[in-house]
Amino acid sequence: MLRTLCVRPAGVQAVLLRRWTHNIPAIDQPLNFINGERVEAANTDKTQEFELVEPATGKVLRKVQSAGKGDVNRAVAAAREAFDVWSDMSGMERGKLMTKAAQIVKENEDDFVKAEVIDTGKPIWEARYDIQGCTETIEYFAGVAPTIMGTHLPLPGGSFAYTRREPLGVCGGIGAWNYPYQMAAWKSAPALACGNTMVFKPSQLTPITAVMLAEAYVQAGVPKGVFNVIQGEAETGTLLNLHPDIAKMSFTGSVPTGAKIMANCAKGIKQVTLELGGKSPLIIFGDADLENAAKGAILANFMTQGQVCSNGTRVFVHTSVLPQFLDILLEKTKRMKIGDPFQEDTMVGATISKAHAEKVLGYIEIAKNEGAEILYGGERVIPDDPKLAGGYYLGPCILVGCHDDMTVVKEEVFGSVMSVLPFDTEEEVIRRANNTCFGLAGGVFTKDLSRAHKVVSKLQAGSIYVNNYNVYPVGVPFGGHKMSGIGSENSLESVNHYTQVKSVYVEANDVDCPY
Ligand SMILES: NC(=O)C1=CN([C@@H]2O[C@H](COP(=O)(O)OP(=O)(O)OC[C@H]3O[C@@H](n4cnc5c(N)ncnc54)[C@H](O)[C@@H]3O)[C@@H](O)[C@H]2O)C=CC1
Ligand SMILES: NCCCC(=O)O
Repeated sequence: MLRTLCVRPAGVQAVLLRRWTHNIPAIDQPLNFINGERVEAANTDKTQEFELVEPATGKVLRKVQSAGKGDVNRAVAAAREAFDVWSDMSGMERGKLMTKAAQIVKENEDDFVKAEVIDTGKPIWEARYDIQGCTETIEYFAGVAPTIMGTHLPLPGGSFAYTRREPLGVCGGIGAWNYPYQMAAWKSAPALACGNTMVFKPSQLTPITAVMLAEAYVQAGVPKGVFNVIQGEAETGTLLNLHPDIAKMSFTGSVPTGAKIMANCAKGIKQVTLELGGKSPLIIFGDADLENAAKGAILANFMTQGQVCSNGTRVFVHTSVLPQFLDILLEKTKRMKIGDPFQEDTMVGATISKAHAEKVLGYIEIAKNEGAEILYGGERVIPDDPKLAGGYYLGPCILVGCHDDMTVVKEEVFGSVMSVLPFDTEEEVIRRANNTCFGLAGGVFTKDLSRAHKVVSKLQAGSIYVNNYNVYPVGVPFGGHKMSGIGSENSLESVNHYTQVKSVYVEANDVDCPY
């Protein structure tokens, strides 16, 4: 089903990742990537370091230096200088270089996959799927690059106007930790295709694959400085956000941080794209194929240890099929193997950190106190392999007996916790589904497609799945409504978010004017 290639072209950073060791070149080298090379942060003292912890084992792999003000300035200056060259190239030239970068990632796919597993703790088959899918994103936008164009408007008397769709300049990107390579690819590919350059800050929890992507771009011939990576926490992100030469911010993360980024962008009248949190509904009608619906509910809740923004964590099930649905769901969830993320048959890897695992377990505790019943899971699992004893493995949790005003049903948990909520009528379930400040995604399982489309039209969310869940083809826009965000990633829509329109009026006659 999924390919693995591991052919390294000469000159590419040989990243021979070994499991469970600290001796990993891709990790041990400097992780800031400025103007075409890995560099140590220059003006950093000990207080500006953070620890890189491997979720699968809980081991500290290394300390990483945060980029300080001087480093952020250097990265933005490199991107500013590269902008003149990059934006002057034809879309065809940019597209060819991006296609080559995608090819280099494919040739080194195994290394990218291993690095992503080490960083995130997610099962290796999921990491492989992410790397492959998001490399397609780079290929897609490489194809889009030569097609970006303006319009022509004929005006009376032979005059005319035309529009140019121009890049914005240096764009800032900030990512979350659940899909580190995806965030770097989803942001850099459209930005670069449109002629922008970028400074990207991955989450401090998952710093590695963004740097590997930066190396692939340079190896492909993308000019130095076009894509830079800086490491750090909130302070570094704020420095990037506030830098006067940053024209636009593209952010993926939590609502509170998104609000800060937007407020900072307002100070400089900068454009902003926000991909934020969610508490999405998945609606299973009485006529649904229950086998598919149960698979959909698992895709909507338990991938990447439940740490997926678009998850459909409020699973509304029609009362007529609730017992049958729960039987199928339970049987499938019990079969999910928990443990070593490097084993191909593992379905549940490690939660990102001890602190996050405790937060997830805390939500389950609150749910129990508020009257929910645990049908399955919801506890810490310690794998037999002693190497994994320090990792935080949680059993995927199915909660029943839930109601809409429980904390776990209202707030984003960002972990493997599914709340099952019975419903009786279509009108009732639409009202309850929309009763949230979020609007990222939603799902409908039914064989009645006219009902499906009617419900889709009423759901307040940016992505709705009919008879499936959590798939992200690159040609389809992805973005949130309400407090889940602003703007879209992927698809031709994102070209609008990485370009600005210039209108040009051309007069064919004498100036018609009383002066
Ligand atoms: N809609 C989407 O596409 C996605 C949304 N998310 C959301 O992200 C959240 C989890 O990710 P986290 O990394 O914990 O979110 P977070 O908001 O804590 O951090 C996200 C990124 O922002 C940086 N950051 C933190 N404070 C900052 C500040 N004041 N200024 C600039 N940068 C700052 C962090 O270092 C990190 O790189 C969840 O709420 C989840 O729903 C996660 C993935 C995808
Ligand atoms: N960024 C959208 C895909 C899902 C996620 O990242 O959580």
